[in-house]
Amino acid sequence: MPCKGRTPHSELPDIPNVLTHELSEQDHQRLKFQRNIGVSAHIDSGKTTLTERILYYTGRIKDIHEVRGRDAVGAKMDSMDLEREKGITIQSAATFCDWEATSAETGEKQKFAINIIDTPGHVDFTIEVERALRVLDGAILVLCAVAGVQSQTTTVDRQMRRYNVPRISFVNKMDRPGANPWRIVQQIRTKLHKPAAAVQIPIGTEDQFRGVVDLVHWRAIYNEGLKGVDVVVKDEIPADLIDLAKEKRQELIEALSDVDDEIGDIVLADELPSNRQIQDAIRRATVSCKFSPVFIGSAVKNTAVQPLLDGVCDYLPGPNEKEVLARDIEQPADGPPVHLVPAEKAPLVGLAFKLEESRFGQLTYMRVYQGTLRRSGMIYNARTGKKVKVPRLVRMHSNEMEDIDFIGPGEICAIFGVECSSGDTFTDGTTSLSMASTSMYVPEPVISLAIQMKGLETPNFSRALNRFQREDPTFKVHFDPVSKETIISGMGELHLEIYVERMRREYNIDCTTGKPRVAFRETISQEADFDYTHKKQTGGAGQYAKVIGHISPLNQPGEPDTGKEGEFVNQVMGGNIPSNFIPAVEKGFFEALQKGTLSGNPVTGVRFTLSDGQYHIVDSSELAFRIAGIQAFRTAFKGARPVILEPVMTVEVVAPTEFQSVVIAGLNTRRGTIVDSEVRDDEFVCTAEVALNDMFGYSNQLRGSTQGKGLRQCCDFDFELQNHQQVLPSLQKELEEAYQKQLAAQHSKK
Ligand SMILES: Nc1nc2c(ncn2[C@@H]2O[C@H](COP(=O)(O)OP(=O)(O)OP(=O)(O)O)[C@@H](O)[C@H]2O)c(=O)[nH]1
Repeated sequence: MPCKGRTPHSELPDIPNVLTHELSEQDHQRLKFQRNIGVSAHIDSGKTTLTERILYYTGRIKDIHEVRGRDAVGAKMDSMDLEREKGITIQSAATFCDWEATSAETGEKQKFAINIIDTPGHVDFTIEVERALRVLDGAILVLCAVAGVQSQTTTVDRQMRRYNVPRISFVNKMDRPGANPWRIVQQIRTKLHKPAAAVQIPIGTEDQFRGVVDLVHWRAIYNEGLKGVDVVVKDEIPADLIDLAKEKRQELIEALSDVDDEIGDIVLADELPSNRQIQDAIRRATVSCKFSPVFIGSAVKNTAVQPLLDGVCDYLPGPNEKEVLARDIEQPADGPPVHLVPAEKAPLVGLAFKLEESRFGQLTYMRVYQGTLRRSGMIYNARTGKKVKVPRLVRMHSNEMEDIDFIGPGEICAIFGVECSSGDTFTDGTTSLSMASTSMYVPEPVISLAIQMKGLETPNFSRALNRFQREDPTFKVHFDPVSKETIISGMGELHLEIYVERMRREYNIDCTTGKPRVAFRETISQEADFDYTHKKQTGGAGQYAKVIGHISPLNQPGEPDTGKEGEFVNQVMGGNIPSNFIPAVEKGFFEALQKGTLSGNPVTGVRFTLSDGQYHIVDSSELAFRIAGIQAFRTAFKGARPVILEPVMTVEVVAPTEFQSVVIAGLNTRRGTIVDSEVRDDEFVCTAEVALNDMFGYSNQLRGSTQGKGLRQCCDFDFELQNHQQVLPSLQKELEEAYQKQLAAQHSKK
């Protein structure tokens, strides 16, 4: 039996308490029965449908409404009109509920408090997933029992790894023809590289699916009654499933023995672990992110959702089991991190992770990591040092709110009327801790378009754009002085389309938009020196600044672009440039990055090393050094073999097998590189890498080449950003010429 990679029991997350506060017995009791979880997955896997069932079974909502259901009410968590109309989740929504988990051994019930965040699946709204996962302790990764691991599942998997979020997997849509949980378990292992094993097997298939066999506690669980409310547990397993259940329980034990010492030792001794030992091992391995137990069910058919909820309580960690780090801002930046302790009596530390504009002012979602947040209490913003009063404190239930007086550590809440930015840390002023260093990953926009208000511009136009920018860090607005246009940029056409539509609905502003354009970037491919003197003598005080150094690529040759804007390194010795002028050079460098000289697009991936320079006692100023920084960069840029980069997407097309050759031919004409293809039953899945610039109009082409059948019924495709790659020389030439023409036109107008 392989022993590699096991988690010894003793190595499970051990949270050193470097603060003077310790968890009290009361804290332990509260945290043991609390869960903060996210529901994440590829688009259309059934996250919202599943959350609707969870809310219904926990008594949080009185009835079930379907996404795109006939009653036209829509699911609770899709509260925006646009979400209900389009049947997609756009914003993540938070809610909470209580679940009485039943102990499989004693039958005793224990109440758990669960905070849930339902996140969008569409790649255009990926920032919502990013923010949610950052503050959650665990997650349910939903997969479709037919489609399995899809492109966005891989993205969510990466996001979960980035924030060390333990997850249980839920293979949904077991009622669908062609549902195959074993293929999905295998895909979790091979495509997501996550050790996993099923903890259940299905009872009945497709439309006969009516329950599951619990492999851990060796029992059968059925859903009966209206909307599956009655959970019927039987010790007897259907006779025709006993062999399969034995095989899959053995598979579970073997998978656990690879990641858990205790089970590994039992297996090595040729013994069989008890149900309790298996359950404990699943918990240890899941909490330490070494394993994912796989549950199965059908949200829409109300089957096996309650056992999944028991699984959330049994296997996902409480707030005290996940390591959360902060930094003491009064200590040097490279000082040791501080472990936060979710003790009620510890100094308050909370993180503002999401902002929303509401009728009552800014609504700030906050995760309280330690201490207690109180209504009317004073809180300090660790970034700005500002002290504010909490005028209103609420718990969110989708778009509804419940006023509360205080909230303890490990909880999620929202506060009103407190101006701040996303990612700000709040304390009670008795501690200098900040969570800013654990900042969130924000992907760069890949698409942009010009936007103009129909008729005369009103203040609402910029008000709306400002608000969207504050709420969503992946949505950016800038004014292009060359074309004199307002440009909005984002993660995809749908992302921008939604904002244009929201301007119309929420601000009564009709806009015309230009053609979507790819957000190209520029970078350099070799090092180049600079020795630049900015000198101006026009009567009165002159301007003098000399800077010497070099620029170099941030990414190694052949490495994909990391999207990091730039890095400034100061190596000036002996005061050749006084230290108060250095930030001005840095400012100039970052300003120059905003607009490359090849095509006018932003420059990324450049390190600017300032090694020497000169100043003049009278004529040097911050302005002179800023201009020198800009010009030094621009001159060196020309000699550093600059290139234009374009976003390359991973495209996944699902289509009936009869269209395999036309789909592949279509991708080839768009210069796509096929990286994977798989045939399952009567459909095939093809994964390719294609430049985003070559993807415009693809949905129409796909629809056309598949004989006019609707995309949804027939073929489907999805794409997400893979990386940025150098454009073909012909395209680079075209973009450079277009930019020169634009500059010349602007010049002649002057
Ligand atoms: N057959 C079947 N369909 C389901 C099941 N669960 C959800 N669906 C359907 O799948 C579609 C998508 O469901 P949603 O709950 O909106 O999926 P989602 O993952 O929240 O979607 P986004 O948030 O837009 O990514 C809807 O038409 C659901 O009715 C299921 O268990 N079986």
